[in-house]
Amino acid sequence: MLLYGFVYFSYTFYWLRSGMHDALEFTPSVEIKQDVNTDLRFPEGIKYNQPAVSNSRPDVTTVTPWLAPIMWEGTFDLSVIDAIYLHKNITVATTVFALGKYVRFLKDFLESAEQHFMVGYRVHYYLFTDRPDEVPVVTLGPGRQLTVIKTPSSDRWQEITLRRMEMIEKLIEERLVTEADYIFSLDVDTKFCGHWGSETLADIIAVLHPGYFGTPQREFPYERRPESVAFIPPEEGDYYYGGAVIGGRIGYVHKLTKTCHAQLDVDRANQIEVAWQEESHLNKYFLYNKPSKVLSPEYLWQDFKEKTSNMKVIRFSQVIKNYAEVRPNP
Ligand SMILES: CC(=O)N[C@H]1[C@@H](OP(=O)(O)OP(=O)(O)OC[C@H]2O[C@@H](n3ccc(=O)[nH]c3=O)[C@H](O)[C@@H]2O)O[C@H](CO)[C@H](O)[C@@H]1O
Ligand SMILES: [Mn+2]
Repeated sequence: MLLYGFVYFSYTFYWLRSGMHDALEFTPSVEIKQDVNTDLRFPEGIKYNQPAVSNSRPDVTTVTPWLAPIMWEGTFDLSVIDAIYLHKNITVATTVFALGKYVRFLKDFLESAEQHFMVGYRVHYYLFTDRPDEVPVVTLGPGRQLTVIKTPSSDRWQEITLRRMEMIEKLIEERLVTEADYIFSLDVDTKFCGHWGSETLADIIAVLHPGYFGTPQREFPYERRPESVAFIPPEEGDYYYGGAVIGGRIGYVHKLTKTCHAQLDVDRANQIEVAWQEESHLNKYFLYNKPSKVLSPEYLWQDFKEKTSNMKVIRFSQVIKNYAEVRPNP
């Protein structure tokens, strides 16, 4: 049991640059000990509805071309998933950054997370902030805890958002390898408004950005300059993923953050700042490292958007903010 969930980091780092738009590659990826976390052991004696043999959501795609499920309300039976995961005794690390004036979003974020996010599971929030005195006191449910990590801010919001990759990478190396099994990294200018639970657990998850669901790939706001490592040509790309949600098992997310961090460094050395900071690199990463589960826009909505008919439930949504007022620079 000591080795339960233990992650070995054994990276060899090399370049794969046959063309300008190849992403950096780390190989072999993190070696993860196969353990009780990944089997789908189901306890005896639990009754549930017989699985349907027709698609319960004909209005939306519920599976990617590489056969990863796309999570929509009505496609899963939570009682079945919880029966599998509740007895595994897992810890879910949740990183959130609240630098500068973004501390104001913490109260709603944390209070709503306590109501809706991974309820029944052990959750450990790791809160990065330069203003520990302004962290609100929020009563946490049983088995849930919060660690404040004092972090210097920056006078550029672009720097704050992209540096999350490096900070998550380090946090995983220094603490999460022994403290957690899964991790989610979430934007703080958000609120939970519906259930978000064990159905989101997977090796590596990505979320469909609500602004580009159904958009032709050539119109995705990918980085389009070939000089950038994040470059994606107009005829490539599966979906446009949002940078506000990343998650998965510790080792997989470590590989993701380490790769994106390295790619951001290469661009920086070449004096290129990509269109959407770490989100552009994340999209490049997922083009060549497909997510094993994809969250529908139910898991990342935007308050200003009119609810569409395929949205049976909104679970997590970006609140309306005055960009000029909350960010340190335009
Ligand atoms: C919905 C969505 O997918 N949002 C993404 C989008 O814009 P957003 O407008 O959502 O970016 P944002 O201003 O919310 O910044 C991302 C996150 O960085 C942190 N932060 C940012 C600025 C600051 O002064 N203090 C601070 O703490 C905070 O946790 C915030 O939630 O593009 C960004 C990169 O350009 C990120 O990829 C966001 O995740
Ligand atoms: Mn945001």
